[in-house]
Amino acid sequence: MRVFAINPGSTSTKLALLEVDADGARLLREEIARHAPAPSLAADLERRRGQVLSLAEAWAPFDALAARGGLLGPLPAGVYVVDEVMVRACLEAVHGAHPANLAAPLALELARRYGVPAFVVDPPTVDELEEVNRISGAPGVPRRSRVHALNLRYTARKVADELGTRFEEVPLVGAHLGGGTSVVRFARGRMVDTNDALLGEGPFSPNRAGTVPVYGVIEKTARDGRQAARNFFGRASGFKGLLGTDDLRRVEARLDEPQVRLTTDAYALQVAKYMLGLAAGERPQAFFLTGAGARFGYVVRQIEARLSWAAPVHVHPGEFEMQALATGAWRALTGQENPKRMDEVRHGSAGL
Ligand SMILES: Nc1ncnc2c1ncn2[C@@H]1O[C@H](COP(=O)(O)OP(=O)(O)OP(=O)(O)O)[C@@H](O)[C@H]1O
Ligand SMILES: CCCC(=O)O
Repeated sequence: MRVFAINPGSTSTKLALLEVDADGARLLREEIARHAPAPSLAADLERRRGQVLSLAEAWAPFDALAARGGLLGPLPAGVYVVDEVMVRACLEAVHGAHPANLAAPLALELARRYGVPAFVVDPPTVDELEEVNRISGAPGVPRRSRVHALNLRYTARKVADELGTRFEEVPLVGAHLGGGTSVVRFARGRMVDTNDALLGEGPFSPNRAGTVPVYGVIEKTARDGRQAARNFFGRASGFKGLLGTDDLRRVEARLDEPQVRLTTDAYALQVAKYMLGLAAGERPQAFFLTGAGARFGYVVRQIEARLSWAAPVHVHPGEFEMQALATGAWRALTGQENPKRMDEVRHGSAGL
């Protein structure tokens, strides 16, 4: 079966054609286009659409489309049918704007053009938090789950295989080190404790603040307003705010500068502290690290040194989102997973 996968990110659009069967997904073609930030989602959609339509024409035929879901509100993990309800939620940014919101609209357009089904797999707003992990300590401000669910769930399955056990049975704690930093505890195949990698909780990331002292948030918002504070903590903080770059390769090249090393040590320490904190919920059989940032050897060694006394650390650098998308579509098309519809399963409302 051939699957066309669409994965728009903040800095790029990743498109791939994959061959999938029971042994897994293999890339037949892949193209990654880099983009500068666009002024609006609508402008961004127009800009990416041409590339997607022309590659679809070049790569047809395919049996299904698989799209990275955007901010869809809290949902159970799994495969979703792309429909009008989903596309509207994405384009109107009902649960927030993110470039991944463009995936479903593009997939639906192609699905109609080529007469094939379209699916979203494990969107970033998958929320499987246990009730005890929703409580934040501030009334009316529950904790929320917004993480790299697609890559983390796919990698957790791989780690379970490496351990010779089943994903549904093995307690794991994993981190995705990417543009955002996601940390997750898996139990019984579910993400029972996570952070909000987009805004407000967890380790800092290339350009996001992660958890910060509340007094700073109050001051910044009072001084500059809500939108400026959102941009500051969500785009202009982390390595970008502290060192002037959100490219970890550049950070790696400057590690002999004391301030760069100190900031990198703080990042590695924060990731390790959050992972060990999650391990308090249940001792993991293994930790794992994934995402492009897991190619940063110095950071990985620092984290390993802090975790390995508690459990082995598995490292899977890079991201496997295209394979995860294609295998999700394959599961739906072969009847191994019953695809859900977004409006049937919603369980709560996520603010922005
Ligand atoms: N080989 C590498 N060594 C060190 N850092 C790397 C390497 N490759 C990429 N990175 C860094 O990893 C971070 C995430 O890069 P990526 O291109 O995956 O961004 P992204 O797609 O926006 O992230 P994500 O969707 O995973 O949040 C960037 O800071 C990037 O510089
Ligand atoms: C929340 C996962 C996606 C991202 O960090 O951009």
